[in-house]
Amino acid sequence: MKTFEELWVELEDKARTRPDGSGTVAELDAGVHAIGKKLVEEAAEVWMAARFESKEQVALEVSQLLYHAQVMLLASGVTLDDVYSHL
Ligand SMILES: N=c1c2ncn([C@@H]3O[C@H](COP(=O)(O)OP(=O)(O)OP(=O)(O)O)[C@@H](O)[C@H]3O)c2ncn1[C@@H]1O[C@H](COP(=O)(O)O)[C@@H](O)[C@H]1O
Repeated sequence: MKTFEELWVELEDKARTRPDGSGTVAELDAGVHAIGKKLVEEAAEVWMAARFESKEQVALEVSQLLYHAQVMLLASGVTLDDVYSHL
């Protein structure tokens, strides 16, 4: 179990250290166009899970949406504080 902020710290570290086998590094290297496609895909999966599937599936799909949103922030040079300033 990890929090949103703990995931952010982990992903920032992956982006900086670029360990072999990291899906995050691969996604960052694919660029914002590819990351955007994943983000939209996960958003649609959240929608379908909420419409037709279980609470557990909604939670899973939202976790993936949040992950890809964090990767997009990293790829865009935007921090969590930048986002929080708008909440
Ligand atoms: N939380 C996530 C996470 N959520 C989603 N994903 C990626 O996004 C993919 C899910 O999207 P897909 O739709 O392609 O997958 P799918 O098999 O179709 O699954 P569904 O969406 O249909 O359920 C996963 O296969 C992962 O590649 C994630 N990849 C990594 N993390 C965490 O990020 C951290 C760093 O990971 P690495 O960079 O890979 O070391 C670790 O703590 C990981 O647990």
